[in-house]
Amino acid sequence: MTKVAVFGTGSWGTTFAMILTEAGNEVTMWGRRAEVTEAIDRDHVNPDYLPGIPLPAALRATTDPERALAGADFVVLTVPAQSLRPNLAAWRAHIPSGAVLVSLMKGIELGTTKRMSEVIHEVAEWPQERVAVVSGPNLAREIAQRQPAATVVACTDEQVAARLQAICHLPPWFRPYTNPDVIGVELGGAVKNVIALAVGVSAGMGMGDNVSAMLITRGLAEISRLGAALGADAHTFAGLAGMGDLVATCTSPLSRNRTFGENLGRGMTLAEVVAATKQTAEGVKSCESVLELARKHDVEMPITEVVVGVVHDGMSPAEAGTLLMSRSPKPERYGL
Ligand SMILES: NC(=O)c1ccc[n+]([C@@H]2O[C@H](COP(=O)([O-])OP(=O)(O)OC[C@H]3O[C@@H](n4cnc5c(N)ncnc54)[C@H](O)[C@@H]3O)[C@@H](O)[C@H]2O)c1
Ligand SMILES: O=P(O)(O)OC[C@H](O)CO
Repeated sequence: MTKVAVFGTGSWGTTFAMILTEAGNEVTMWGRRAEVTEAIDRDHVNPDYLPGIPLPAALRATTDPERALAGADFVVLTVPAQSLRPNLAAWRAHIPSGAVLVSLMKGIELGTTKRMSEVIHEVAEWPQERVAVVSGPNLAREIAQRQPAATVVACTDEQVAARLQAICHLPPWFRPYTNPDVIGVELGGAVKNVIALAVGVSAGMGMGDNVSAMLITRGLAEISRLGAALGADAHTFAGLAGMGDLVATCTSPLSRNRTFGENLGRGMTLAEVVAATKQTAEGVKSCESVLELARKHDVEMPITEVVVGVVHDGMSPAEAGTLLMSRSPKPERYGL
């Protein structure tokens, strides 16, 4: 039986651990707080992140990283992106040398502008061919309620991607596709959060579907331009980890990023929105690292720029809208 360690007992970590367990793997979760790991292990619930969802009885959870990692074939990492580096540094000594490290995280590291797979490669000193990424339109709560979903499993080693695909394939509930384009799959997941903040702000201001469609479509153009500069495959952005995740996140009331933006658009202050947000909205921090990455590569990302302005630099949502709409007119395929 394949052994999997899942690090992070938040909504996506717990949901993915459910899928892996029901697909027949031996799964142990690691979490920081004993009350959460005990509830998962003993009562088969995660009241903090997935209230009301029964978890499989075979799913184990512990606060001891060494115990979670013992004999693991796959190590799934799903803590907030900005906390990965120090956490992984503390865990790496106990990771079995043949394991595949898997990122479920959708963020870009502040300061370094690194993608999560790059942070894993660097901190764990792990070969790229055994670092994989899972990303797609995967709103955790819908999947935990057993609605069907598809995702993308990316790894430069296609055999490793196929092994990971096999252990998380759970018909008729969860359908993973493989893709060797790790850069594109990660960028799609991280940057869509920034665009979802923008769509949320516009919805909070009372704007309608034309504005959402404009931001989603021009957001995809921004993601594609950044991807081209970083060596991603353009086809990835037309797939589940690109367009798919962008649409799901920008349109769903379940999205923490869209909801965060909506609250800002309604006129709440940043401090009020942060206080009202109980789960990780990665775009709030990653908008700054995405913009820094774009500037390093001389890529124009006007929506990302105004999101940084509104979230971090005191720009009003109305000013942001005016700035975007007053840019010089261009052909639609400009810069693509
Ligand atoms: N929730 C979703 O629908 C979803 C879907 C796909 C991908 N993701 C991505 O998965 C990642 C995790 O998201 P989530 O939704 O599970 O988040 P969450 O907010 O639901 O849970 C985060 C987990 O990390 C823990 N945590 C917080 N700070 C930590 C720290 N400093 N060190 C260690 N642990 C810490 C929390 O206790 C919690 O267990 C994010 O990058 C997110 O973008 C989420
Ligand atoms: O709730 P969000 O905004 O973090 O989005 C969740 C997932 O990434 C959707 O695929």
